[in-house]
Amino acid sequence: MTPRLEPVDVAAFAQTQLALLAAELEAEIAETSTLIGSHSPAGLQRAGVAVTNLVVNAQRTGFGGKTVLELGPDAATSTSTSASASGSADLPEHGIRTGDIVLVAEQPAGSAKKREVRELEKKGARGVVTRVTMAYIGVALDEEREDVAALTGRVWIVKLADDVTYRRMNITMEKLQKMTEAQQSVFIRVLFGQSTPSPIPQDLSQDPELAQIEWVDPTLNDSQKDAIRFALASKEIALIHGPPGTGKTHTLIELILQMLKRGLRILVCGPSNISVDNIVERLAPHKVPILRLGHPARLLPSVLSHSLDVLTQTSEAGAIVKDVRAEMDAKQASIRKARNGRERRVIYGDLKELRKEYRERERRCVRNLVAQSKVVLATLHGAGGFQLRNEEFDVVIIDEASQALEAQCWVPLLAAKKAVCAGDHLQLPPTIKSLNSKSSKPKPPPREGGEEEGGGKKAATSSATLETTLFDRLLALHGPSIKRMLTTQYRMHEKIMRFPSDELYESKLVAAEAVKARLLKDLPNYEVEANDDTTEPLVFIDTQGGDFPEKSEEEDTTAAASSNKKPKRGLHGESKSNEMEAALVRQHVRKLVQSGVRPEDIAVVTPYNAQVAILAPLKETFPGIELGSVDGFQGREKEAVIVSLVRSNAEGEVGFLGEKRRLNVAMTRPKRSLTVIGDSETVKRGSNFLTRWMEFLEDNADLRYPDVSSLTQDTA
Ligand SMILES: Nc1ncnc2c1ncn2[C@@H]1O[C@H](COP(=O)(O)OP(=O)(O)OP(=O)(O)O)[C@@H](O)[C@H]1O
Repeated sequence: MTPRLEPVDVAAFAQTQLALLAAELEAEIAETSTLIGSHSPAGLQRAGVAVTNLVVNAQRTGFGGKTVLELGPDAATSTSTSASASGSADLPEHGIRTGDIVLVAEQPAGSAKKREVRELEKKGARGVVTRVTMAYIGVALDEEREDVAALTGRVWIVKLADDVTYRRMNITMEKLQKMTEAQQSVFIRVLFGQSTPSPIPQDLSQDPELAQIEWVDPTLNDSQKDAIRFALASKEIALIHGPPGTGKTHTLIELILQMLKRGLRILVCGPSNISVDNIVERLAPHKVPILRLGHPARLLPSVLSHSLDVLTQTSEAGAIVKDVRAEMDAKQASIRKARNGRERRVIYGDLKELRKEYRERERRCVRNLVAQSKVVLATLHGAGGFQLRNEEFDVVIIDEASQALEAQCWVPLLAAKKAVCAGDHLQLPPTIKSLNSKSSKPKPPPREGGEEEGGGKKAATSSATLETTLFDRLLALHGPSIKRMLTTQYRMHEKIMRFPSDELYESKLVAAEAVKARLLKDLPNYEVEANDDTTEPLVFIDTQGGDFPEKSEEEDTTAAASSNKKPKRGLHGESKSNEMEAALVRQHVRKLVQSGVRPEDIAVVTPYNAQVAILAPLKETFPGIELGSVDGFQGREKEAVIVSLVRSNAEGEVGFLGEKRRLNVAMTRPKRSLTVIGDSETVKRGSNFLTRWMEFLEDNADLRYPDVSSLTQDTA
């Protein structure tokens, strides 16, 4: 029987969360400061956190009346090769994305290296990236800093820690903390274990009302139907546990439609824009009126027509907002023509007044739209915006709940009477920076929550780490009776599914008929030769024997120091790589492609960023192939996946490979072919789970021992 946790005091919980969030933000800020303080602007650009040599092309009024700058490449510095067909220059490769919090400032001279973030902030203005195109980056400036719009010279933007998300979480936790007992709803009491969830009948298929459900999609499988009945019947909380490929989102769509039929008002959230848009796209064909909150620039184009911004502009009330917007745009444009500081100040004064007016009108318009909506969708922290202030929902549905911080989930949950959370706590939780920042020395696996490693102790204090998600905590609090698991998976060949199912999902997963025997050679849209690589779903290339040693980035640092170069902490931290193993990866990819498999149907994943970097040239040789970290590939799938485990050392150290949730993600991405490349001798020693995995592969996979001499050509 699962041990249950004691009830949690709401105020104490909130207080702990506030402290943990503060530490997390501090870690993020420290990481940013170190990076900015120790690299040149050009170096930061290479690291993907800055874009240099920009000029302000234009400025206009954006959502919320904010000033939006359009930053394009400075013609004086852009090379002719980067000029696009239209004659205007393209931006260089960069890592700035919509939604990033950035600083826009006059560009410091390349030589002035040592920089304090605080000083930079004094000189520039903070903002949110609202749009990224080939030609320009749009940044909506924080209020009261429109004077930066007078930036006439060369500017750069640099990514800062995202404190906006933290602010929303803080506000939410402060609300929880201040709540008196009388203010705590039954829902809140249940979520903190002070009440037990209201009982519901064991067998819901016998329930007179729920037995009669008219399914919008009658092809749902039994575990999906059961999960939906359960989520409809539960009074306070229901968890839908969706292992890889089991149709979690598919199930949520039907659940939303069923709830709508029952007249319920629903708020649907997920941790990322993409998770929310995924639901909007799949709900839209059902012609239900939906409202998507969030900045239009961050939404998928197909979702835009449901966005609040667009609806505001197209609705009747929106017309009044438009007038003020035009007036503001004209003012913005006139700033550049102002002859002196005094004239500019007058314009800023006018703009401030107009902005107030604009906001007032926009808010009224938004309130009306929101009040009329039966299904509202937003990211978790987006649910904390002014648009939903004082709005109540019958149900809050959270998708990918196991990938969100609990404090983030509470942003929408404060508006709820009941919650349905979908996720898989056996895949990776959200990334926590404060876990790793205390020491720069390698540690036991940072996320190990299981029985095997030194990190296992953490479970005892799990109620006080950010890493414990709401999903985990509720399961520990109330046990499995508050959850239903989806058990038919529609992704993997049966043989690929077997190990994760047996180890992590109580052997309950069943491969759907359509997928259980699919092989690469049967790919439907093109011809693939039948050979050893395309008829075998599970291949293990075992590099044991010591010929494939790992390398850590720290060794590079030492090399740099001895050659009198300034030692620098690698941009991949203490990451590991393995050259010889990379050569095996290349060899295997080549064989697959020679058999006819298209590169776009192949992905290479590895836990280590340094290994991703070594493998990067693969993308030039095989355009279309996907290459990335395991963590970044969560939620994705491919026909063929090659997993490079990297670790190979005499000590049997496996680092964060010891985290079974990470391995679970790695091994459950493929549909038809999984190739694992690694040193079984090293990996086996990492944990009981790893020992069992290696043994499973030895017994069940097509086992291959590589010939080192065959690699000379690939390592060259
Ligand atoms: N009842 C069903 N019958 C047939 N196919 C289904 C069924 N349920 C889901 N699928 C298919 O399974 C695939 C995965 O579904 P979906 O995208 O909803 O999964 P998910 O669980 O949200 O994904 P992930 O594993 O990435 O979390 C989709 O191609 C979907 O069409």
